[in-house]
Amino acid sequence: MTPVIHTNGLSKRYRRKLALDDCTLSVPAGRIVGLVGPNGAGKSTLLGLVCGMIAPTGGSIEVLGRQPATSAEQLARVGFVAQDAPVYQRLTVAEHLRLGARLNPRWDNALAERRIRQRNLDPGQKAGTLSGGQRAQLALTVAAAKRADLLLLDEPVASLDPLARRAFLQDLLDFVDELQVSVVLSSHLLGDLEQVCDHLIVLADARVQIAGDVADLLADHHRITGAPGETHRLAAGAELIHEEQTRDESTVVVRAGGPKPGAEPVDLEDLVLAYLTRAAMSTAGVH
Ligand SMILES: Nc1ncnc2c1ncn2[C@@H]1O[C@H](COP(=O)(O)OP(=O)(O)OP(=O)(O)O)[C@@H](O)[C@H]1O
Repeated sequence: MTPVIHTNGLSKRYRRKLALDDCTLSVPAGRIVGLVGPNGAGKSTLLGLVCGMIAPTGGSIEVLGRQPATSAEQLARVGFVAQDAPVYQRLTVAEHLRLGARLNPRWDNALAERRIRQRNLDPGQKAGTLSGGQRAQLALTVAAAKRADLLLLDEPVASLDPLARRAFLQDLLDFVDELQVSVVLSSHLLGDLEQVCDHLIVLADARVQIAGDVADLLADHHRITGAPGETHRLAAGAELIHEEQTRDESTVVVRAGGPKPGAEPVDLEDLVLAYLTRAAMSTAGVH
């Protein structure tokens, strides 16, 4: 099956700033992908390259088997909700749907109207007066009704309170199930990603630190705790990702093919933090 995103040595340079460097990825269809990384890691740049708003300065990218944004058909297959769920302030909710219908050849008006009803959005209300959560719901509705095959969401829940966030993510899961769409979701909120994502891309310093299906990544990584020195012996043959030491205890996160003696499982948050810390220490020159 054609990967939804396939990149090879993909790079983007803005004048002197390398925002994405030598990024090689293959995202299978049907995944909900969590795209994580610190501020300035290159997440929005990668999403911009995927939807074709940004042109690469190196390497190659294919989205749904084609170059991004090279035809009207290709544009219709990718939905993008930019950071802070932008909406047209002066247009009402209903006018957003009418505009969506005019601009999108695959527009599903029944779906859009059903979602607006289910979310209790007032069709006559101007989008500029909606709450942050309602605005996010409207933006997601417009993106869903486009009936895209790939949906890109750039920090869609950043401004939402915990309850609104949970509702938004549940809603996302429901309609991904209904529409069989692939999703890439960028977020700093690891707990939220753990709730919905089955594929992970960790970016730091413009580079992919780790990427893959969450189940495989969790099976491949372990935590070993012991006396300083002992953990390294137990981890022999495995790739050391990160080590934390107190005076009498050391904890290492390792990547190893098979189980290691005394190893415990890691969760998604441990895994992401281990890679982000390793990248931050490498940038700071700490080894
Ligand atoms: N148009 C631009 N011109 C110059 N530099 C840019 C431009 N857009 C992004 N950058 C730089 O590229 C790097 C990556 O930015 P990007 O917005 O992709 O990061 P991000 O991971 O989405 O960050 P955040 O989590 O803060 O939104 C940053 O250093 C940023 O300052």
